[in-house]
Amino acid sequence: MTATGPLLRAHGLSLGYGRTPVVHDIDLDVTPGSLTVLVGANASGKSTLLRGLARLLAPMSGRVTLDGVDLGSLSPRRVARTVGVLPQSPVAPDGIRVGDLVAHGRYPHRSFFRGHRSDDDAVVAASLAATDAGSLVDRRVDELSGGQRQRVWIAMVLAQQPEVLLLDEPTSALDVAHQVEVLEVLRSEVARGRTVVLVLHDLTLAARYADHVVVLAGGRIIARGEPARTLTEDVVGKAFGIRARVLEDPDTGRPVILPRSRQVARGNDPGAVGKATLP
Ligand SMILES: Nc1ncnc2c1ncn2[C@@H]1O[C@H](COP(=O)(O)OP(=O)(O)OP(=O)(O)O)[C@@H](O)[C@H]1O
Repeated sequence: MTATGPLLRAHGLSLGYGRTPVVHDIDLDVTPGSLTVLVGANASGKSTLLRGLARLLAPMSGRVTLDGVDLGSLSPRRVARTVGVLPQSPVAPDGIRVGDLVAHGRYPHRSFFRGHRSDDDAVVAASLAATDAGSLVDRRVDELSGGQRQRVWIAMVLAQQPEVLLLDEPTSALDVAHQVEVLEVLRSEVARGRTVVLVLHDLTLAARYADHVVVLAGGRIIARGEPARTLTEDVVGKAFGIRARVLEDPDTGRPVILPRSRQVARGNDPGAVGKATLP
């Protein structure tokens, strides 16, 4: 693993909507050249944290820095060249075709002196191929299936060639083959020195592909680190209010998380571990 990319760092970061904080006092270093997965129950603050790291949401307190410089002080073009973001439910312009949407990913690289170039087309084609979406290039985005659309959006972020990719549930609509394919593509981006942060709900996939897992509950980080040390039965219980068995994948040594039964107390209170269980 290389460690040459920019360092994205949250310092005492609190985020929220209106006056209501939902993410509290987060300190987080995103290791350059690594893949970090944010996991946690619904409404635990994963998307909000990702938005804060992407400058889509201004801090209520604390700050986010890129190589030591406050993200808020950087130009939008500098941020767009460095950080690529895929929100949970992106909206495409009406009637846009796949090739044109993915080509939007190239805009941060253009300037008055550097218009469209043939290598932009090559990057767009390679990005579509990486997500198995090459055959969709002339289709309208609004006529695609949910999974096809999600792959096209991932291709757009790949075409941006950012050093840091922030992706909110990029595999939520994908069949299992395409989930693995997209996660392999993201691992190959990491092998090239890029930094990836994504939100995933599938804990076993998170454990298999992540270098670091960050577990959120109630807007706070309750555990972080390499998957085997982090996704323990205790942590999964605290975060999700379930009893789970954690086994070891004999091939990879990575954890495999098997949900067993729901506990009554649930994870948005980070101190809560359920006692009563449902049958
Ligand atoms: N635009 C918004 N305005 C007001 N409150 C919001 C907004 N977006 C999220 N929230 C609230 O912030 C809290 C955290 O939401 P967030 O989307 O960050 O959670 P999440 O962990 O990503 O959840 P999920 O797994 O359901 O996607 C929730 O209580 C949610 O209702």
